[in-house]
Amino acid sequence: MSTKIPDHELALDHITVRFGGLTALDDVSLRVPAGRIVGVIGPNGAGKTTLFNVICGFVTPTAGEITLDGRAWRPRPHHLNRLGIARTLQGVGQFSGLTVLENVQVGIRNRHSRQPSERGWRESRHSGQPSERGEQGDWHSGEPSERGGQEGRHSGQPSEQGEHEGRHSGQPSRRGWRGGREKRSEQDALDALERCGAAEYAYEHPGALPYAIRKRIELARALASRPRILMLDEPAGGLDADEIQWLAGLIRDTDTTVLLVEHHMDLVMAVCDEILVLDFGKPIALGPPVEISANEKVTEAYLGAVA
Ligand SMILES: Nc1ncnc2c1ncn2[C@@H]1O[C@H](COP(=O)(O)OP(=O)(O)OP(=O)(O)O)[C@@H](O)[C@H]1O
Repeated sequence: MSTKIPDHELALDHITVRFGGLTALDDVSLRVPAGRIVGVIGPNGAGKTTLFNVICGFVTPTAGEITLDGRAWRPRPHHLNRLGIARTLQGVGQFSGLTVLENVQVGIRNRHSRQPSERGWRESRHSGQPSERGEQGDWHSGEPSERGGQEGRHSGQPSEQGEHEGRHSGQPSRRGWRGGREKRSEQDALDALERCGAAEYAYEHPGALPYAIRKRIELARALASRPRILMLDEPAGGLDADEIQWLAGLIRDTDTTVLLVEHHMDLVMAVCDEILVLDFGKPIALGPPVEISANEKVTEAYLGAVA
């Protein structure tokens, strides 16, 4: 068996997406190496969100291939969390009926259920072969506990009851295990909120909070799942200069692979290792920030967009 670690964590090869007569992506290829921060920029309508939607499985490409860890991959939205891929939304798609903490916990539930598969995945990464078994195994064995989840949800506190049951029998009961898991998920959610500067809002409802705080919550939700690939869709939208500076630090400090779609050029140039520029669905430049900012085609595309 080969011990070669794949060169690229995520790769898109010759991706084309057509919506009827409109070509939203036209032969786009991109390598996203593990641990790198890769930006995708371009004027409005260039195809950035479509590219994210392809990686998330919301849009099926008309042509082209996607590989994850060197192996052909067909993305499906409901598998992303288990595969360690998290995405923030352009807006702030939070559940208004849940508290901030509960919203962040939603991002965690599948992580706790993916432990067996995660191990399978990591082992397979080292062997250069993603483990299909691991990927599917947790689907059957590790479903998040709705019951355990709800126990915590109603009270805003993790269930103590489950843990007591486990203690009396001398064996952690299934409910006790769930209660413990719920507690861990609450602590992980609080940690993520703390990291994003939003822990003080944990027990409030997101609908009542300022937009900039909700953006932080959205980030916390994605980070709480401890993704290996973090996809940020316009995370700086609606933030002021100080908040954007804070965001740049946070992105740089993540130890994950990051894919960033963003209009705020200062942020993109400050954090990205490499940038792909799209214009009308076509890739017009790919390279480090210093090259991209000096690229005439890129300047023309942006000038054309504002003309
Ligand atoms: N589901 C769809 N059906 C038809 N056309 C679509 C669909 N999704 C996107 N498009 C079109 O594809 C093109 C690329 O859109 P996309 O949203 O990917 O661009 P973008 O670069 O993300 O733009 P923005 O910066 O404004 O968010 C646009 O012309 C858009 O109208």
